[in-house]
Amino acid sequence: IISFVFFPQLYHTFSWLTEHLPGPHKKFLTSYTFLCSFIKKEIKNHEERGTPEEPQDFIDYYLAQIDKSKDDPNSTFDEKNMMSSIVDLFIGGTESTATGLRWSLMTVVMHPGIQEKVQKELDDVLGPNESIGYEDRKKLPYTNAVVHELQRYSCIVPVGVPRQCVKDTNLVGFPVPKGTIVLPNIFSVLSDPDQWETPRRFNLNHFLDKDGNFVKREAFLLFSAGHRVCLGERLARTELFIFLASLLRSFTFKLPEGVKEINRELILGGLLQPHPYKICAVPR
Ligand code: HEM
Repeated sequence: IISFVFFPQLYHTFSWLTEHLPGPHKKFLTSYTFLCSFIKKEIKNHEERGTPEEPQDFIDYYLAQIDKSKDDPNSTFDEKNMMSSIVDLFIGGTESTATGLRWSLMTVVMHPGIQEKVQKELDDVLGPNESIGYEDRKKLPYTNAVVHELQRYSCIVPVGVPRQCVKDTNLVGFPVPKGTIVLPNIFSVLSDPDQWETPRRFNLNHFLDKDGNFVKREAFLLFSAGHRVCLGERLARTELFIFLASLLRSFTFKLPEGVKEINRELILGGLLQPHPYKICAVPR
């Protein structure tokens, strides 16, 4: 997992160096080659069946765009860029949300009272056969606060994607010359004592006011900010809310018999991963 997530960043930023070094990036390169050949096959399938009038997915749209801009010498739409974009979506879009959910379930198990309160809110607000949608978060302030605090507390992307400054600039009084590589320290924002009452403790008051209403927090920069903010932010927020709420509505999560606690130590990589753990999902 680490090789798949961390090394793409390192590889793209310092490719001249990593190519000459032994290490786990070799495993990444094998996975990368596998993923690329899978994507190439998909592109070929799309090309063979032709672009439908109503494009069905990303590859359809991209192929149509390549075709539209084929006479433009400055166009960046080509198969190589399409491949890179699909790889980015695979890497950014799978491990991140899955890791967020793994931390969330672990934390929920360690706080059974919170799990019960979420279940009560879901039972009180939603009808028994009603499926959960993202819009429901507005009627479920407690559940929404739990989903947010779980993400803040686990902070799975502690450092954003490396960016390079395209011109001399000034950032809150600090000169940043053109060419500087900038690594946004998201962890420091999500655990800033000036912003959060108890930065390193799970605390729902970070997202609830005294009347139990959900409070949006400007410092909740889980997905970074600015022009290159996470492209999948909306999708990730929707997935995390719906998956977690649906899971807690259907199951109560518990430690297996005889197990007292779960190892909360981090595995440090591009994403902060939990150690593998076992929990029981008891149908409600
Ligand atoms: C909990 C889930 C996720 C977290 C915490 C997260 C976080 C981030 C962060 C911090 C960045 C760096 C932004 C910057 O450089 O300033 C980023 C970039 C990105 N993310 Fe996510 N992400 C998540 C889920 C997703 C999903 C589901 C997708 C796509 C389906 C996705 C696609 C991307 C892409 C393509 C970029 C690069 C954007 C660019 O370079 O313009 N991410 N993400």
